[in-house]
Amino acid sequence: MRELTIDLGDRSYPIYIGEGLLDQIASYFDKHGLSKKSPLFIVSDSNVAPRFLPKVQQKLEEGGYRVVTAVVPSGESSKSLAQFEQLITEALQAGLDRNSAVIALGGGVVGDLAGYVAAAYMRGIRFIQIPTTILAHDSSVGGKVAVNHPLAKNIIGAFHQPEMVFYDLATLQTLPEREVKSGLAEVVKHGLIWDTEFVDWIDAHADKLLALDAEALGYALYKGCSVKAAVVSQDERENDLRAILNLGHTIGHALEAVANYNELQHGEAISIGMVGSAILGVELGAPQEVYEVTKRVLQRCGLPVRLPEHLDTDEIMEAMMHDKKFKEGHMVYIIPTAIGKVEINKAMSAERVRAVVEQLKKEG
Ligand SMILES: NC(=O)c1ccc[n+]([C@@H]2O[C@H](COP(=O)([O-])OP(=O)(O)OC[C@H]3O[C@@H](n4cnc5c(N)ncnc54)[C@H](O)[C@@H]3O)[C@@H](O)[C@H]2O)c1
Ligand SMILES: O=C(O)C(=O)C[C@@H](O)[C@H](O)[C@H](O)COP(=O)(O)O
Ligand SMILES: [Zn+2]
Repeated sequence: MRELTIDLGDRSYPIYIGEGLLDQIASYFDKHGLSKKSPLFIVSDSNVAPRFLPKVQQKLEEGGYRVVTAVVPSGESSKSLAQFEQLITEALQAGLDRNSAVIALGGGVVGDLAGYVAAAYMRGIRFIQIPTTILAHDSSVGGKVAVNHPLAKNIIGAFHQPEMVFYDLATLQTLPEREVKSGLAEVVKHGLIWDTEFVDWIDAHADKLLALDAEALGYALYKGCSVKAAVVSQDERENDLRAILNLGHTIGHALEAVANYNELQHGEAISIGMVGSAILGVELGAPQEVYEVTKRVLQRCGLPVRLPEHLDTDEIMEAMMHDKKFKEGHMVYIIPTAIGKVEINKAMSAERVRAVVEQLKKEG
């Protein structure tokens, strides 16, 4: 078992990463002082619930906890205000009180949605993350919780830190291949922004990661979470440094929105976005290898690098204007300057970005 801490003063919390952790979930909840009198509200989705919810519920009930559950349809469309309201209704009907906790059992969709319910219900109750996707090594850590608006991704949300991230690697063995690849995009991102050796390691171990080799996966997720922990511990509310975790996201989020949140998985969209950032980086003076290595590692992980041609460039540019980093009329981009290093560029011209969007439609 590996353990990491997100260092946020009195809101610090651990990330536990290990095989078979779900068997011991009740003892971890005991250690964290969860209430046995107030109901725990486990939120999961329609793919994850049949696989893991009965076990989690049984282990917690055997440990003396009161459990109520809610299952949302799988997929990004569940990150909506309508689904948020439905969960608040279910929480009220189940009698959740201020000593209750919301438990997210699933990938980033469930984590972001359930987290926003935890942030808003009675102005904020306890929250625990049980990630079940590779991608969720990113989404379960750091406290960004949100739902989408048709015009913009993650635009209705809050910062609400979990009290614990409980990552049982055994759950990853049932992930569909497309989700394995999508999740690796955020692993690659953590290397590209912070750690050149980690990028080399991913390059050399992509096959093992794609094959869900337990040792390789455990190491990659630990490293990815370590980068995220280091960044979030320094800048919890994205006043500055934390923006680097958005590498590839300005373009990526716009693609997700323009594709109606149903064509591209988050990791696929940001993979294309990271290639776009690498092109911008090279144009601004970074070595050519920034583009070559970025593209090669993403392709080794089975990720797309070409922007689907039918997505309209004007709509993509319009969607980018809703990015949370767009302030006082300026586009802000996270731009690689070398492998493992990025800078926050506050003077990016929209024309340059438009040209890169067009270029991404021809990548291959
Ligand atoms: N809050 C953050 O900091 C943060 C960071 C990164 C991404 N995100 C968000 O996370 C979301 C993407 O997360 P995701 O890729 O985990 O998507 P997801 O939650 O939709 O999961 C992907 C798919 O895998 C299924 N699934 C999940 N676990 C499974 C398992 N163990 N076995 C079989 N199937 C399983 C799900 O039902 C879903 O169909 C996006 O909404 C993105 O914006 C948030
Ligand atoms: O934690 C962060 O900070 C990130 O930017 C992580 C991203 O991978 C993630 O997709 C996040 O949800 C994006 O946040 P947003 O503020 O750009 O919506
Ligand atoms: Zn992301």
